Amino acid sequence: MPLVAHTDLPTFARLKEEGEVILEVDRASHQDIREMHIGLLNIMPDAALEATERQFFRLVGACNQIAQFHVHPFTIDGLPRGEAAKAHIAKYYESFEKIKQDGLDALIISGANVTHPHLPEEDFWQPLTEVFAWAKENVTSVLCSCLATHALIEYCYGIERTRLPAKRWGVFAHRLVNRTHPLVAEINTRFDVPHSRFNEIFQKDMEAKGLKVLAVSPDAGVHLAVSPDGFRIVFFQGHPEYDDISLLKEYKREVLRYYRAEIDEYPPFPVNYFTPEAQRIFGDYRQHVIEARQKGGTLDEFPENQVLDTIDNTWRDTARALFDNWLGKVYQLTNQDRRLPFMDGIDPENPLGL
Ligand SMILES: CC(C)(COP(=O)(O)OP(=O)(O)OC[C@H]1O[C@@H](n2cnc3c(N)ncnc32)[C@H](O)[C@@H]1OP(=O)(O)O)[C@@H](O)C(=O)NCCC(=O)NCCSC(=O)CCC(=O)O
Ligand SMILES: N[C@@H](CCO)C(=O)O
Repeated sequence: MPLVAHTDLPTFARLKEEGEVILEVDRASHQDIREMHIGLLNIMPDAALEATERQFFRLVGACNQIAQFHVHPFTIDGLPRGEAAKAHIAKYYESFEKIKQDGLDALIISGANVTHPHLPEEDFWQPLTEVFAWAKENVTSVLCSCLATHALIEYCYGIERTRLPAKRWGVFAHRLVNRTHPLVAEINTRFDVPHSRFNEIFQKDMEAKGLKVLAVSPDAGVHLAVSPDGFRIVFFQGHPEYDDISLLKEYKREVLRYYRAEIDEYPPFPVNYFTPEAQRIFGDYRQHVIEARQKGGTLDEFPENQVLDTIDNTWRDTARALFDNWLGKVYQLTNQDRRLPFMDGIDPENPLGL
């Protein structure tokens, strides 16, 4: 929530020069105070569906304790769904029709699991592009996670993602390459983000299309970028929403796939994630899994409970601060009528006036 310059204290002017949001008394007294409406387009697979809800709800809820947030989950056709997930969606999710009718101030689009080499071949591509097309015109800002970032960049700018030689998997250090953009105001200049992907869109390709890159890892590439207008689309290539245990669950899935002979290579550890103690436990378990696979023996339970207390979360504070900046800016720009993206006087081509 912004400071109000209710006196002539020089600190207000100094902070404003540094990029802090400072409302003049007149603007503050005319600001419309209402709840915010944020859509969550959840396209994660069934096993991660509710965990993904919790992750994004938590980030939104934790970022600011004063504003009130209504989060509206919805999904699209074209994703394989089992009966339980279908029932959950039917009972608790809204339809895209209703979302369009009521309007949103902001939209989050989750990552997804894909099966085809090119995204437009996915069954969910067409419905996803319908959401993109609507949101681009009607929502103040759209925040995309991982696969959604790749899909929207391909859809809007024609850049196809590149398959990486090995999966980018782990917790990676990033630095801000732009320290003045309001989205990264007051956040750490060096911070961690988990990544989990086989594909990448590279910094030079983004910049060639006018996207503004804000945070990059030397080992994992771009994490954060925004559309050429500076704000209307926010691209995450990593997963700052991930729980402490999300990479652990993915590691477990891969280990069990190895045991069932669905993959040939024993999965590597996610980078920078397991402590030496956890690596020792999973190193021992690896021996056991390899033997059990060779001899057809039964498998001891995956020792996840032994490592839970050793996993550190080194990314959440920064993720929360960034969400706070994002939603704060959305609130300052959005129209009183939530079906309209901007207040009068805001330039859609440069909403932040950068
Ligand atoms: C790895 C699994 C399969 C694990 O799920 P399982 O049901 O097998 O887990 P489990 O060990 O049986 O444990 C179940 C408990 O863990 C919780 N749980 C499950 N997955 C979780 C997660 N990712 N994070 C946090 N909690 C999680 C469940 O809610 C449940 O909790 P309760 O019992 O308390 O309810 C799932 O998380 C998953 O599908 N993750 C991958 C998602 C994915 O595909 N991401 C792609 C994004 S990457 C991208 O966008 C594209 C990248 C690219 O294409 O390059
Ligand atoms: N953008 C509006 C709030 C949403 O109605 C304002 O700052 O007054």
